[in-house]
Amino acid sequence: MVKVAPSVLSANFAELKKDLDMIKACGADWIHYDVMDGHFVPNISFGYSILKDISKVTDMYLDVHLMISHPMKYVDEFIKAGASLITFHVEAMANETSTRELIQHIQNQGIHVGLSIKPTTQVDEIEKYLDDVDLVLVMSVEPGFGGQSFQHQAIDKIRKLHSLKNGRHFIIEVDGGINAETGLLCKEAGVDVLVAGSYVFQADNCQKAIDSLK
Ligand SMILES: O=C(CO)[C@H](O)[C@H](O)COP(=O)(O)O
Repeated sequence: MVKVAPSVLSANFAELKKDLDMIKACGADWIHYDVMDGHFVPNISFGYSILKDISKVTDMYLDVHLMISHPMKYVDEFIKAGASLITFHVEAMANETSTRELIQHIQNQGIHVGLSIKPTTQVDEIEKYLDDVDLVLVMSVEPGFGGQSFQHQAIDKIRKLHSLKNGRHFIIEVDGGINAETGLLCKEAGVDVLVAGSYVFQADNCQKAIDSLK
């Protein structure tokens, strides 16, 4: 069954603990934590100090998505703050050597590592890393803001990644504009984890929303 990872970007930060408890009770599998730096993406969200506080009040798997330039510079802070998985963007890296170094660096700390692609980046560009990562995150919106519409080219990318699994251990996650309808298309294409922000946090009944994704 597909996992559901609500994005705390859409939570009410004045009631964060309450919202985290609510999504857990509603059947969420992971917490998706979107880090934005105002440089790699045109928005600023939150950093590692809030992650540290979250990790103290939840036992859920913390899926950290770094939408930042120079991820190597900050990654250790997110690991210390309790990340279970750190996903960074291939587009933020200067070259293959630095990408491989960062994958290795994260794995050496004993946590999972993911690689993400923006809507304009093709799967071919990350194929060489697929033996080494635990997760590939397909962005189905231009990263930066919640509440955008799903971009359908993500479906072909998921299908292609699924066909490239071939005994490799990585799983596929999709993020942006996910609801019951787009989530179903992604599941049919072979996705393993659905990230959903507004669909879960703005639902009248978050359990129904999560059940509809599963
Ligand atoms: O990474 C993101 C934006 O960069 C968000 O996680 C994503 O957009 C989820 O929000 P929604 O489900 O409302 O589209």
